[in-house]
Order: sequence, then structure tokens, then C-alpha cells
Amino acid sequence: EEGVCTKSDDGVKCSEDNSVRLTRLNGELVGNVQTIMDGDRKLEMKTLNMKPLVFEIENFLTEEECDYIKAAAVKTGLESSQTMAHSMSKNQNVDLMDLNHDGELDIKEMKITIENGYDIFLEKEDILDMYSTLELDTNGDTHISREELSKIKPKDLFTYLHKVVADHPEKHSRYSSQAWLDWDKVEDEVYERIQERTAKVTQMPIELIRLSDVQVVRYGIDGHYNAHTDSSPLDEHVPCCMEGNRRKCRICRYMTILFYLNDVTEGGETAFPYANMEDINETDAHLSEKLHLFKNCEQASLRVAARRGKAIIWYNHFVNEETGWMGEVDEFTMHGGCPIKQGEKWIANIWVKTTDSKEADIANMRALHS
Ligand SMILES: O=C(O)CCC(=O)C(=O)O
Ligand SMILES: [Fe+2]
Repeated sequence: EEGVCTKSDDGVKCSEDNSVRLTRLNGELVGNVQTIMDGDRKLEMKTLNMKPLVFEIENFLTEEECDYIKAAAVKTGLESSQTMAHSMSKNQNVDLMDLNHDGELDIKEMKITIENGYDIFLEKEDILDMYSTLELDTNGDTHISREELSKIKPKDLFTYLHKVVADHPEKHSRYSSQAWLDWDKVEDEVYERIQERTAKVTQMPIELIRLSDVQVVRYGIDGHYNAHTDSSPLDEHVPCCMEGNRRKCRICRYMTILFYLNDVTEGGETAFPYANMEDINETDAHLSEKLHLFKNCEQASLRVAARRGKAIIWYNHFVNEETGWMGEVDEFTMHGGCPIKQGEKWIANIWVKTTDSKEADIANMRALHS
């Protein structure tokens, strides 16, 4: 339970050795309950699932804490996540996802191309509509050859897709609004209590919890988030994103702690469509209809109901046996938010950031105390 740095009468002492490892709690088996005392509050951490490993703690946050976080997000200002912010610019060429390298795009490949490039989740009919409107598929074989594709202007594609999501916001991969809370940059008793409680139940160093990214999300009617992983697969050629780093980087988040800040009248569960599947086929993993939670939430084998104050916890990565730090991504953690049928949904994500370098992460943790 000891963090990297501990407070004592003569100040803060940080352990010098690198034997620190990322904690991965033992789930034992589904339904297992571990009791943790936080002051006089008794927290019950239940194992919800083993593959992926997911824990649930009801009433982790008090009613007041939920309202406090919501109010903080409102004060910061929520921004719509439905922009094409990460998407390609008007004039950029489409980055073709020719998965089977046959020199043309079938409907599935076009679907992925649009998802990755524009964060828009289209179905077969939508793609065929697009082909006919933009006169893309000149020979009508539902395949887009390089030649056919070279005839379209990226700007037209952009304009077309922009209109599709303006008319149908539910076609966004994510339909919500969000705000970031810089909870490591302010002195705030409520945040500190939550950080300490989170460190306690996860048995993670408080410094890593404090340095986490915290995002508050609000979903209205039809709001949803199609299935995704919260972290990127390991890639030795691309560094983990760090603050101020403008180079191409990948998102590295060892674990996710998700708080529900309100009760949703109907819908809005968190769904894990690949939970408990035997294995995940690499290519199919990102093509499966199961990922389309806006439509297919009921098919997901693990669904967690949104309840005010509840926390769920999972590990986006395994622990590398040798280094004790970030291991491979756990693809079974693929998850998202089911559409809101009635009411609204507020959550807060605590994304515990780690990088490929344990030394750099420990240095960051130490820096918090100086
Ligand atoms: O809304 C949910 O339940 C899941 C949200 C989520 O996966 C995310 O914000 O990354
Ligand atoms: Fe997520």
C-alpha cells in the first residue's frame, strides 16, 4: 500500500529503489467482495468480471461529492465532443484502410476509414447513400477502387460527412460533451479526499492518482460512446503523450476509474461487448457490429448500470512481468456508453497515466513533492 513517496514528521520521503510495480488487484472470482475501510466509511469492492477484470464499488462517492464534481465541470465549461476535432482537415487525403491490401476499399474498409478519420460511425446503408450522392462508385460494384477514389475531392467528402452528422448527431462515435478537471493543479479538500480514497482502494501511489487525467462527461438523450479502448497498444516507435509534447504520440493509460455522478432514468449503461469472449480476432475486433453500442448495446455480455456514486475500475494494460510497469493492452477492456433513452448521464473518468518509462513516471511523481 506504500506509495512512492510517504509523508512523515520530517517531511516527505521518496523511496529510491525502482522495485515499485504497478498494482493489479486480484479479482479472485466474480462476485468476490473485498471490504475497505475509509475512515468510518465501509467500501465494498466487488469483482464484476474477470475477462476483462472489472471491479465495482457502490457509493464510492457521496451525493455531495458527485454534485461537487458536476458543478466544477459546469464552471469550467463543457465542450461538445461531437466536433470533428481530431478528424482530418478538409483538404487532406483520405488515409485508406485497405486492410486486405487488394488495392480497393470494400464497405467494411470504407467504414473503418471514416471512423478513424472522422469519428463517424456509418452503417452499410449510410455508406451506399454516400456512394450514390457523391457518385463515388461509378461502376456500382460497392467496391471503391483507387481510381474511383482518386476522382473524389477530400473537401466534398468532408462537406458530405459534416452534413450527415449535423442531421444525425447519433452517428458520431461519441455524442456527449465534456470538461477536463485539473485536479492536480488546485488545492481542494474534496479532490484530495477523493484522490486518497481512490489510491486506497486501488492500492496505487497517490501521486499517480493525482497526476491522472480527469474528464467529466455529460450525455443527453441519444448520447452514447461506441466501444473503444481507453489506451493505445504498445508501440516502441511512438512515444506516450505527455503534456506539452506536440509530436505524434499515443495515449497511455494504465487504468480507468469511472465514477457515475447521477442516476440515469433509462439507458446509459457502460457496456463491454467483448467481455468473456474466448478470443478476439485482430482484424474483426475493430469491425464488429458489437462495437456499435448506439444500436447493439443489448448484445454486450457485460453491462454496468449507471448509479450515482458508483465507481467501476479496470486495467487497460496488463503489467509487464519484468519491468513491473505498462504491459500489453487488454483488448477485452473494449467498452463504451450505451445510448441514453431517458434523462441524462454524468460521469467522471479518472485515467491513470503511465508511460513506457518507469523512471520518467517515478521522477514525475517525485516532482509533485518538490
Ligand atoms: O459513458 C460510459 O459509460 C463510458 C465512457 C467512456 O468509455 C469514456 O469516456 O472513455
Ligand atoms: Fe472509455
